[in-house]
Amino acid sequence: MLNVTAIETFYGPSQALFGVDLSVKAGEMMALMGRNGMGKTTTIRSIFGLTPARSGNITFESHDLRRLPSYRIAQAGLGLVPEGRRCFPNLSVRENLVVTASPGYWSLARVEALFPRLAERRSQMARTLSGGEQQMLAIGRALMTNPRLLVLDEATEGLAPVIRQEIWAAIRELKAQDQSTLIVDKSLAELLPLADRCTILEKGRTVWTGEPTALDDSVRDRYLGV
Ligand SMILES: Nc1ncnc2c1ncn2[C@@H]1O[C@H](COP(=O)(O)OP(=O)(O)OP(=O)(O)O)[C@@H](O)[C@H]1O
Repeated sequence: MLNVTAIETFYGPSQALFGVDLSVKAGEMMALMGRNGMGKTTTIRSIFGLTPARSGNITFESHDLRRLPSYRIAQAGLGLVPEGRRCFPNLSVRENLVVTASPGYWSLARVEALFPRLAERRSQMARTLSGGEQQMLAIGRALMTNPRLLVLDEATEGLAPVIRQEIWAAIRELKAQDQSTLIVDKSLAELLPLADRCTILEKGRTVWTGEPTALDDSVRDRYLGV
């Protein structure tokens, strides 16, 4: 579904990615891992054309994403929940959900069933939600576009444990629905049991790809330990 090959990405003169390879198959939950600053967010920004890759290939189904502007990448069927959740603060919860909606499995009713807190707060302005509720809203909004591939960047970071558990329950539900997902998250204890495959980045390069069961202690210590 998504194929990223040998991408190199720069911020001005400073090179952040030196050869990232990554793929996501239809129906798969793919974990993108690595310590802080290894290039996970930059890889996602490159896929969405926000920080375009300078070389390499990025294809999604039949689309050559490197040739498309960001809004066309969304139209091609990719949905992004960026780090640091972005909602429209002065729209209500329900308005936030419907404003970019496209028809498909994820209807308002299904998203509200996935996140009952959003249903309870549907008329509230988004800016009055807690951080965790705003994160749920950001995920709900992305789902309402019915993306064929959903990309979650640190969706549970910095949230209270009870909220994190609700978000992980929703992510498990996405997996049960065979939603194709690319996910970056530091909570490996939650992520690894759900992931079909993992790719690990080290200093802007892909250094390991495989099934979580093949992730032995030496790989963990080398690439994921602090
Ligand atoms: N806007 C920017 N300008 C310059 N360099 C940047 C910028 N954003 C990230 N970098 C650099 O690019 C490299 C990769 O950062 P990136 O944010 O992609 O890593 P990450 O794996 O997502 O880390 P984290 O887990 O901390 O979010 C780092 O060396 C970082 O300092």
